[in-house]
Formats: sequence, C-alpha cells, structure tokens
Amino acid sequence: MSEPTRSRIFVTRKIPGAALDRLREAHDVSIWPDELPPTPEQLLENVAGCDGLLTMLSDRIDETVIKAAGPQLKVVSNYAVGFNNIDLKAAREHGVCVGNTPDVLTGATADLAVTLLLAAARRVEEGAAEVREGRWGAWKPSALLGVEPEGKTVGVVGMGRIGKAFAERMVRGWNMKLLYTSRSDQADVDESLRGRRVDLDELLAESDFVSIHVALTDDTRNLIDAAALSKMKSTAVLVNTARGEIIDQDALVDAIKGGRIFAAGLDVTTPEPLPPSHPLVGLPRVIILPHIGSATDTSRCGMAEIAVDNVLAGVAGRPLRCEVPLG
Ligand SMILES: NC(=O)C1=CN([C@@H]2O[C@H](COP(=O)(O)OP(=O)(O)OC[C@H]3O[C@@H](n4cnc5c(N)ncnc54)[C@H](O)[C@@H]3O)[C@@H](O)[C@H]2O)C=CC1
Ligand SMILES: O=C(O)C(=O)CO
Repeated sequence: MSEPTRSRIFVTRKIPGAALDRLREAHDVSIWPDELPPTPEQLLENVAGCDGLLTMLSDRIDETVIKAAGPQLKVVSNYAVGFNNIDLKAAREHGVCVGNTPDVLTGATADLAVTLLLAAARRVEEGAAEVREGRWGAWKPSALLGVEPEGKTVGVVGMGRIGKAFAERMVRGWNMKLLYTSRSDQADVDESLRGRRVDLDELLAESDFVSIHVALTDDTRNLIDAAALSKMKSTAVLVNTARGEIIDQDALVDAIKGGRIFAAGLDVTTPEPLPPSHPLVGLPRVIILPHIGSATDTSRCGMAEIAVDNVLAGVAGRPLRCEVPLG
C-alpha cells in the first residue's frame, strides 16, 4: 500500500495545546519560531511551495501571499474567528479554501466585553493607577464616581455569536433592557432576552452602554465615527472587542476629551500594538487591553484543534470543519 502523501504546511506562530502534533504526524510542518510575526517579506519566503497555511489574525494574507505560495495551495486556516486579514476574493479566484475558529472562543470574548464594560464604567484603570503611583489619598465621597448597569439599556451592535453571549450576560446578570442591530430579525433574542432590533441611530441614542460585536467589513469600517459618537448619551460607555477599525479613534479621543461620552473599554485598536504615545493611551476613562478576548487556555486550545482540523481537511480536499463562505 502506498504511503499517504505528505503536504507542506507553514504555521505562522507557535500555538497552545497539542493539536500541532497531529499536523506534524501527517505532514511536513514548519513553524515560525519567533515571538514576533514574520515580516511580509519573511511570510512570502516561507509560504513558497506550501499546500496549507495556518495563519494568525495579524498576518495579512492577500493575493501576493497566495500567489507566492503557488498553485498547489489548498487551504488558509486562520487561528481566529475573524477573517478580515484574508483577501477572500483572491482565495476564491485561486481555488483556496479559508477556515476560521468560531464558537470555542465565544464565551471568553463575551466575558471580556463584560469585564471592559464594568472596568470602564467603574473607572478601574484610574483607580489602580492612583494606587500604583502613590496618589491614593484620603477617602473622598465624590472621587472616581462611575455608572451602574443594573436596569439600564445595553445596545449590542451586531447580534452574532459573541453579541448574543454578551447580551445574555448583561440581560440575565444585570436585568438590562436590550437593543440591538442585526442584518436580520432574531426572534429567539426578542423572546428569550426581550430584545428589540433597532437601527444604529436609535441604538446609539437610547443605550447607556454600547458594545461592538460586528465583523470588520467594508460596511463596518469606521461605523462608529464622529457623527455616531455625537448621537450617544454623555453618560454612555462604549466597549469594543470586535476590531479596532470599526471605531474612528481620532473621533473617540475627541469624544472622551470633550465629555461627549463617559468612558470606553477597548480590547482592539488600530494599529495593534497601539504605540504608548497614541493619544488614547493614558486618557482618563479609557481602558485598553492588548487584544486578549479569546486569551484563555480553553479557548486558545479549542481554536488550535479547529485550525488544525481545517488544515487537515483542506489539504485532503475535504470540506473544512469550519469553512468561511467565499461567496
Ligand atoms: N477581541 C478578541 O479577541 C476577539 C474578537 N472577535 C471579533 O468578534 C467578531 C464577531 O465574532 P462572532 O460573533 O463569532 O461572529 P459572527 O459572525 O457570529 O457575528 C458577526 C455579526 O456581525 C454581523 N454583521 C456583519 N456585517 C454587518 C453589518 N454591516 N451590519 C450589521 N451587522 C453586521 C453579522 O451578521 C453577524 O451577526 C469577529 O469577527 C472578530 O472580529 C472574535 C473573537 C475574539
Ligand atoms: O478570533 C478572533 O477573531 C480574535 O480576534 C482573537 O481570537
């Protein structure tokens, strides 16, 4: 009996868990060894001749990369649920399947959105900085006053998997009223969470807390711009765990400085990493985390299993476990 064909796979970063062992057993795998990602030039060099790529959300996989890999490339398996870093049109044109890692990170990312909402609302960053920097003075009745979610209105922009998990937490945990935007009606959300689908303008005007959960597309880039921010309540808290490009960051700096919204909690920014000199960094009432929404052992190992399954299926010409529709 002939040996099964071994494919060439490039993995652009070490990933947690044992899933990569399964890939190594079946195929010839090279893993980028550094903590820092390959530069665009290094990526082009390393993909040449590969049948499959296992990529990170920070790797830009455009037509140049797909062509540099060569016509034998069958699959790009992204170690993320988001796939805005991949040129889907180029993938389709070159007959390459694209995989992503949904569901296993939904709870962790929704938890982080709740964390950011509470941390921003209760000014946790400013308080912790006072302690760290020796500025903790006498207890003051009106120091670091925040806002409470209980019974208020939460607006979820994009009622997908994570949007829904976040909404469940806020409605069940804090008895909040739910408004959301969605491209289609969601009867289950309306029934089980007493949600109401509205347009973005109404959501921004009526919500005390707004959390972004849409995918980044040409339609959602800069969705939250100066005009959108101006529609929000001056007491509102804005949370973003989706993608940095969905918010116009210059407009957000102006809105926070001008007191046009109360606070913001961001897990994602443009660029990433955000340089410490950026005007958002250190701004009171803005808390920024380094894109850790899915950073739990459980989620990242689950993502690794799916990403490896996607590569194994893709190089074998089978449907992927989680395949991104290419239109
Ligand atoms: N901070 C982090 O570590 C993480 C961030 N994410 C981000 O969260 C996003 C959402 O993930 P999931 O909920 O699993 O994806 P999903 O596909 O279930 O949800 C995305 C939602 O956005 C909606 N949408 C897309 N374009 C829209 C538009 N123009 N207007 C209104 N709605 C629109 C879709 O209909 C869908 O309901 C990912 O695309 C990713 O960017 C995901 C996981 C971790
Ligand atoms: O999965 C994603 O899209 C992330 O941003 C990180 O898990």
